[in-house]
Amino acid sequence: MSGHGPAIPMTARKSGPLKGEARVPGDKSISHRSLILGAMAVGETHITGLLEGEDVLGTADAMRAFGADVERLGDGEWRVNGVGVGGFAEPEDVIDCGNAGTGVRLIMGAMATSPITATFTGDASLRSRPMGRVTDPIALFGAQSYGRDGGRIPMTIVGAREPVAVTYTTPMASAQVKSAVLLAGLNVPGKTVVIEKEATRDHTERMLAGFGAEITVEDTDEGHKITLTGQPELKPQTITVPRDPSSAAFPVCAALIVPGSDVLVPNIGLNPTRAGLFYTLQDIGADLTFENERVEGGEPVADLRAKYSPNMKGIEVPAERAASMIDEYPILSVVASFATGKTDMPGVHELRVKESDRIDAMAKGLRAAGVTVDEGEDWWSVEGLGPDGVPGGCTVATVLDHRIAMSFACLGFASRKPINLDDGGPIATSFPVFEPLMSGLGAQIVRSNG
Ligand SMILES: O=C(O)C1=C[C@@H](OP(=O)(O)O)[C@@H](O)[C@H](O)C1
Ligand SMILES: C=C(OP(=O)(O)O)C(=O)O
Repeated sequence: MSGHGPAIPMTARKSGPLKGEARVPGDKSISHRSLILGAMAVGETHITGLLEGEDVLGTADAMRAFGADVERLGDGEWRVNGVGVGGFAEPEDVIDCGNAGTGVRLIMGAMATSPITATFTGDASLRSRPMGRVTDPIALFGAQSYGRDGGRIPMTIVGAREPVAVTYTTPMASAQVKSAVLLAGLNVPGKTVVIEKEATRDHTERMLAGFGAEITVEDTDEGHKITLTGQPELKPQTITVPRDPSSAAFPVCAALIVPGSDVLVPNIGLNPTRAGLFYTLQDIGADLTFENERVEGGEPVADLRAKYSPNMKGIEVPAERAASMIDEYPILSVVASFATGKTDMPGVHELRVKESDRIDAMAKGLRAAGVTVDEGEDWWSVEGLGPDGVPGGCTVATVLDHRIAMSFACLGFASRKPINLDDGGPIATSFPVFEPLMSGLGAQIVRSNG
């Protein structure tokens, strides 16, 4: 798993026009949930388009450890024979979730109301991330947790023997926390309620409804209120995982900053809880259009066309948009470096607790590449240098963070001098075909240690 093997240094160089079609892999959030909900259904769930990145493969292994029968049938095609809600077996060994915050947090929630004990670990990045945001609410159901100082993994969760239904208001905008509580609520008699002040990605709610759970969502004065009726029998599903908008962000943004580019990224879900980056790019003057807009599986979908955009202007990104583009700020900061004027990004405290402190990681690398970045605890800003203004010519630390690695690779495709990544290995957690896909469009990225 990422972070366990030797580093893979890479170099990204100024590239010719990027042209062609970028077929990005399946959505990471939906892939994790397909495996977990498939494991909690009774019967066989069939999945196509599953993201076969390290994060999701870790979740597949974890579901096997909890007793589900999970089999890869072919490229992105998987079968899960579930054990039913309440049917999880106690894993025989430690569950290693690698680099995946989504994996560990959702699985902790899913097992917290079963009478079993499980111990979770992960790579150095995941071991540094806060788990109190999940262990606090699952304690209300009656689960106990024993972890390292600061609520870090390795951590053992002792599932509640007689779980009680819970009403919980999430203290931070987090779909992982919301999802952990809902998954815990599945094996509890009565109604579990989650209230979130800001709407976050809603894949768990949509998929629970698809699997046959009784779940309602209302907008109230307190916020977005989700009510789940416990102990349903989840019905197995046939799932086609849509392509990941967070992965689409990389070829889209690279095309905007590399002269002469014209790239089509087909079949991208534009669920409003995920699409904030694309609207922000349009606001800063990017030549980004939605072609062939349609509805598939109840979700808005379009083909994205991104063309070189030399006239982008810095803006203030609305803070209320943060949840809908939380993973896209690193690549947005790269695009902002090629705009004219300052881009302000307020309301982004959560960026400090991702695979890395993403404000710190991007600020360090952008400054090394010649870009002025200012930052506070929950905001940052980038002074754009205009279309050909970024010097580059530095080595950046990717700090076990795939989004940092891919963002700096894209910077290297457009900066005057190359960008070296100390380790491109983390890219495989979410976008294992990033190098061939970007090279196929004309980007210059090579592994620099032969
Ligand atoms: O629920 C999910 O699938 C995710 C939620 C987000 O995390 P938070 O819930 O911590 O915001 C996001 O950053 C992550 O990549 C995937
Ligand atoms: C934050 C991310 O993932 P996770 O929390 O699942 O590690 C991400 O993919 O950008």
